[in-house]
Amino acid sequence: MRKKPVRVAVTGAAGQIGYALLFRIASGEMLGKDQPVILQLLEVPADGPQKALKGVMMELDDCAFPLLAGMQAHSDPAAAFRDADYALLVGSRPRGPGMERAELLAVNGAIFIAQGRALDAVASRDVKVLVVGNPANTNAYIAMKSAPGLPRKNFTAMLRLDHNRAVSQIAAKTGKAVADIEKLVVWGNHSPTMYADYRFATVHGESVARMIDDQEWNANVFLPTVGKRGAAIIEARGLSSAASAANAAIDHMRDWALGSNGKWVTMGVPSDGQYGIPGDTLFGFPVTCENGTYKIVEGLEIDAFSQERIRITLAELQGEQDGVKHLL
Ligand SMILES: NC(=O)C1=CN([C@@H]2O[C@H](COP(=O)(O)OP(=O)(O)OC[C@H]3O[C@@H](n4cnc5c(N)ncnc54)[C@H](O)[C@@H]3O)[C@@H](O)[C@H]2O)C=CC1
Ligand SMILES: O=C([O-])CC(=O)C(=O)O
Repeated sequence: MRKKPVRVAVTGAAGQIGYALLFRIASGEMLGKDQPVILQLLEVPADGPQKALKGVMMELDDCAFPLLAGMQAHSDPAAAFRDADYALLVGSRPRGPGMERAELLAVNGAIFIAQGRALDAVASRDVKVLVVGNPANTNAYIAMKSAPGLPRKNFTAMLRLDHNRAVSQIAAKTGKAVADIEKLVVWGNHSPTMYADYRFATVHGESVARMIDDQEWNANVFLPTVGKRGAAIIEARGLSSAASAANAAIDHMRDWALGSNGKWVTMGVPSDGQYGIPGDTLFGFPVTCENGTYKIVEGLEIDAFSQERIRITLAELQGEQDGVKHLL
């Protein structure tokens, strides 16, 4: 029997990530090849983006996706998020020339307060929210704090692109297949301070750290390469990562919804105090997913080098959260 369609809201739907994301959601790559979807698309209430969104919807029509059970264009979050089972918050204000970080946080604060409130008011009580728009962790924190009627665990931020970047770098370094690399994690903030950690990683049970055995490469090549990959893409393409970001969003939601089959993946999720991260901080943690829920992998040993890296990325996140406290 055909499954009942689920409602997937996507913001920033006419942007570059939206263009790389919507077709894959509609083709079943995110929620399964047997799961019909209704796309509820949000763009800013301005002629240009709304017109571009109509064009994207024309193309979605032209794909005749069997799983696409409906599609709506919206300019109001309270309409776009109605009964949403999944919400991918991609749209946000990018940093302009000369814009201070505090200013960026304030502009995005207003967007994510409004969207958090709208989710609280109209979305499914089980809505799974993924924030992609930067600064992703803090935007997710703001949305979570603005939706007191929804469980905190429903709000997540995207660190999967960082995770996938780290996996790919490790595969290249070790000459092993990407698919065989397990137990990697990226701790902290989606920013250059993130801490990509392969101390626990294995390939067919063999330790990756032992295979590489090069702390100099870890500290001076691997970490800066993963941390500054976003900037390197902008430098090369003249635009920020879009297809790889959309791919990471699909990976994040698919694993959350359908399970990670025991594999560790990285998600930005609200802390419950694990690893000394203060409660509610939206932090990149290793998780496993099963039956539509994620669980933080606990009890990992944190050595002195890792503790210092985690301290740095946590301090940055706490600075961002302090910067938006007055808005909440
Ligand atoms: N977490 C991550 O790993 C990554 C995050 N990003 C971030 O994702 C965001 C989107 O990137 P792109 O698609 O390349 O940007 P883009 O500028 O091409 O598209 C963003 C779209 O969002 C729309 N938008 C802005 N405010 C909105 C609002 N309040 N409601 C609905 N729509 C709104 C804009 O009109 C625009 O069409 C950026 O903040 C970017 O920095 C990008 C790559 C990776
Ligand atoms: O760096 C940027 O602006 C886009 C981004 O988040 C990434 O590619 O990781």
